[in-house]
Amino acid sequence: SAAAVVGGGVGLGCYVASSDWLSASASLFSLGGGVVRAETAPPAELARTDEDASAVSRSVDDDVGKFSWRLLGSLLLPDLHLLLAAVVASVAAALLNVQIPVGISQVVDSVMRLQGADWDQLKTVMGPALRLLGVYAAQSGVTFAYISLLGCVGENLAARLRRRLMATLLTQDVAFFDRHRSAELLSRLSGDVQDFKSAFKSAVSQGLRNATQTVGSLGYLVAMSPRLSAFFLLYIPLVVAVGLGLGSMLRALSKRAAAQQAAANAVAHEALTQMRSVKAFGMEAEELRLYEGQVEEAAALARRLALGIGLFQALSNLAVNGVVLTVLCGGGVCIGRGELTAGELTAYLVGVQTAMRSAANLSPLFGHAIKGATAGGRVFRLLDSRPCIEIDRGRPGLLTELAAPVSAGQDLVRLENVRFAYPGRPDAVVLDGVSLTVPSGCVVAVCGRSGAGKSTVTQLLTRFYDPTDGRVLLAGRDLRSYDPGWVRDRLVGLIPQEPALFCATIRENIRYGRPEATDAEVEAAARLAQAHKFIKAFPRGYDTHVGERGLAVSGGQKQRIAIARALLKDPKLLILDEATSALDSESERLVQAALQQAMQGRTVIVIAHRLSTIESADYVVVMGNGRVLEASALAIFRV
Ligand SMILES: Nc1ncnc2c1ncn2[C@@H]1O[C@H](COP(=O)(O)OP(=O)(O)OP(=O)(O)O)[C@@H](O)[C@H]1O
Repeated sequence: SAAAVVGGGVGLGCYVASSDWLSASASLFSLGGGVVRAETAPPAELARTDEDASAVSRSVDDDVGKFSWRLLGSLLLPDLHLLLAAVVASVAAALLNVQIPVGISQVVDSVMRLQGADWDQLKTVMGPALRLLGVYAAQSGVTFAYISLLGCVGENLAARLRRRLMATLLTQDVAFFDRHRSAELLSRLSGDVQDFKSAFKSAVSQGLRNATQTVGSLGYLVAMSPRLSAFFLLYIPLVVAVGLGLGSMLRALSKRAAAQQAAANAVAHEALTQMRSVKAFGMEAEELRLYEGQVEEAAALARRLALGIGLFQALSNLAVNGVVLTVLCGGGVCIGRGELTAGELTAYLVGVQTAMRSAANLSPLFGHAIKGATAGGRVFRLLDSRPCIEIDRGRPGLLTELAAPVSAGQDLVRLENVRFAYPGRPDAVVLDGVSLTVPSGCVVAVCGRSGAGKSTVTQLLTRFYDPTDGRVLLAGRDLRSYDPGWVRDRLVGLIPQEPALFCATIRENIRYGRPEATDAEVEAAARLAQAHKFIKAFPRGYDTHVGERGLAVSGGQKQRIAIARALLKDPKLLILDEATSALDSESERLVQAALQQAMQGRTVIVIAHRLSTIESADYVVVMGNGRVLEASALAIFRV
């Protein structure tokens, strides 16, 4: 009869265990090994080379170090009540899970006691079965509660983090964007916030739940059969040791595969974003060859990883089946001695499974948490960035109008012995003692060889950067005493050589920078910029979409939209970089006409590339090697 009892127990045990045992098996092994899975997401930066990829992994420790609990607390504060409710529900789900083996044991034992199928007999099973059903139902309820609550908390956390990060990025100075590539910043905003959110969610839900379940189940197992538990607990360290060795090998391989995939992505990213250049130079085949090489390397690593994961899984299954066999043999002996009932053995098996699965689930969570903390650290590091030139609108003491009225012919802007090196290249002096004056109402043409520092002068005037030495004066006062926001909004209108349009309508693009402008004002600016006619010729007129980066309009049209945009602000100082890019002669004539019109009656600094512009200017400044040539007192001379 003991054999029959064991047989019954085994039958039920196998039913309970069959599917979950296998899913738990890999996890049991990973108890020692930590995270073992193919990392499909590339590292945060798009690494073009192996060196880039290893630099990415080198920065991981720094980034984890930047993780701030205080900042996390402040981000979670508005949802604290939801978070607490989720924590309570998660712990409740775990504790209910620990109750399940008890319920199963009672059901099995009452089934084993059945002598017939009459109603009175069945009633003895109904009680334990309904109690177990109640536990299942309650567990489902709290599981629903904690998963949905944590989902909301996680999404709110990500949205708050993204908002804060975007606000921080938008307030950084231009030097910041010299240091950080846009792909990197986008990766912070999307991938890193996503990783951080999911790590947070799994740490709270899975971490809390599995830790509670592990401790609860082990306690239950030891209480049920200390002898069987000692047997089972001795077996675990062996499994952990093997898992540890294999797991760390696979982790290293997984890291290398991810870095290689990132390198392949970087090649694709560059080719796809520079498609015009690729096509213009006929480099399609070369780019494909480069990409194929990188992809093949990544695939080779991924194949090795797949083999390793297969081996890992197979050994895990073996280890888990070993546990089942051990518990069954030991349990059979206990049943034979009358120390356990069949129901208790079944419950014990379920308890072992719960303990193993829960403990094993904790293991990948460490890796997940480290990944999340690293991603969070990278985001938090950016949140700490402080711009050197702060747009601090309304700060008392900052001027928001000219320090003194400047009449025509008087100095509006003056550079006094300005020296400058870009923060990203502090050793390369770009401006080396530049002095020049821009009288109000005059057109000053700045010319000189490429790289002479002409655009750099305009960048100082918009306060994208501050001089390293010397001063920029506006109406006799240092430009630093003016509100930088006012300088860019109201004082300076900038028309760059290659203007960027936003993916919006022409009207929205012209209005950019002065959103309150009326349609009539937008049209007036477009007329001044010689743009009204071609805009009206489009079927949707001002509501025509210019496409991504303005690709749906021609180079010359883009230039004139940009001129209209600058004129709409009616700036006191117009800075324009003459377009030398590929405009056909008709477009060039139209843009030139628009610029001549725009310059009428304004103070203008024009970076001149054409003789006609220089001829029509009031003053000409010739620059070379970061200096105003012909230096001395004749830095500016009448043509
Ligand atoms: N953001 C930057 N960071 C570091 N160096 C820069 C940066 N921008 C420009 N430079 C360097 O500063 C020098 C002057 O550049 P600038 O653009 O002012 O020259 P330019 O006279 O306007 O040339 P071009 O006529 O070709 O536009 C160049 O050597 C350039 O490489």
